[in-house]
Amino acid sequence: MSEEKKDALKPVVVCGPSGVGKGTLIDMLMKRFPNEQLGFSVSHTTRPPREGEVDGKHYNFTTVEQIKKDIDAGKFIEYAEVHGKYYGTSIEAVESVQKDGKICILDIDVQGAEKVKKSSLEPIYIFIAPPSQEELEKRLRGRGTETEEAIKTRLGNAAKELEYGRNAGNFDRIFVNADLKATFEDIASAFKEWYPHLNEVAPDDEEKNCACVIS
Ligand SMILES: Nc1ncnc2c1ncn2[C@@H]1O[C@H](COP(=O)(O)OP(=O)(O)OP(=O)(O)O)[C@@H](O)[C@H]1O
Repeated sequence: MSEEKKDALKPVVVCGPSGVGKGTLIDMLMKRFPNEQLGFSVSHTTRPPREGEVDGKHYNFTTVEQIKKDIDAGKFIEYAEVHGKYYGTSIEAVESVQKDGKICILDIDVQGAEKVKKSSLEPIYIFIAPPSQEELEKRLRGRGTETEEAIKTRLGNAAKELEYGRNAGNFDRIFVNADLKATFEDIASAFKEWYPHLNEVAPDDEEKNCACVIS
């Protein structure tokens, strides 16, 4: 891929504490810039494929031996071992989205972002911050997906993550997600500035098409 094309399609690392609204904002971006202009990388896993799952599409299926080798060789941006099965995102998987002409969105934590910095990827780094710790706690509780213990762990991690996020130079842009609609419009404007080629759906059509997006 030419340097020019690579630059025009830099991946975007979206970072921020759990519950701050990353997933919500990414969903909204996908609707504003539709038709696979933005994409996600295909994760690797060592668990066996389920019926209908296609290698390279749903997951890149691999073995424990191979993934361990690849992790040691620094080929992974992030990985986790869950009940003896590995899951992870490889640098190559992200680059392959870029090669397909899409902007790859990486929703990762601070540790993941630090790893990306050591890799050959040259993404745009954005950090989503909550307006306050209290509001973050409210959102995490309001989502109703976590146990009390998980909420406490996430809030504990959030303090460190926020410190890292606010540190000058760690991110290209910081967005404080107070009002969801306003934050989203700020991010969408930044995308248009970074990627002038993107085709967007008018906000009115977006709301007509998907009343579910904006709560
Ligand atoms: N600006 C906002 N104002 C109020 N609520 C919001 C705002 N942004 C997001 N939310 C709500 O906060 C909750 C957490 O958002 P979301 O799941 O997108 O967070 P996340 O950063 O992706 O979390 P995780 O990293 O745990 O996946 C959701 O219920 C979402 O609807």
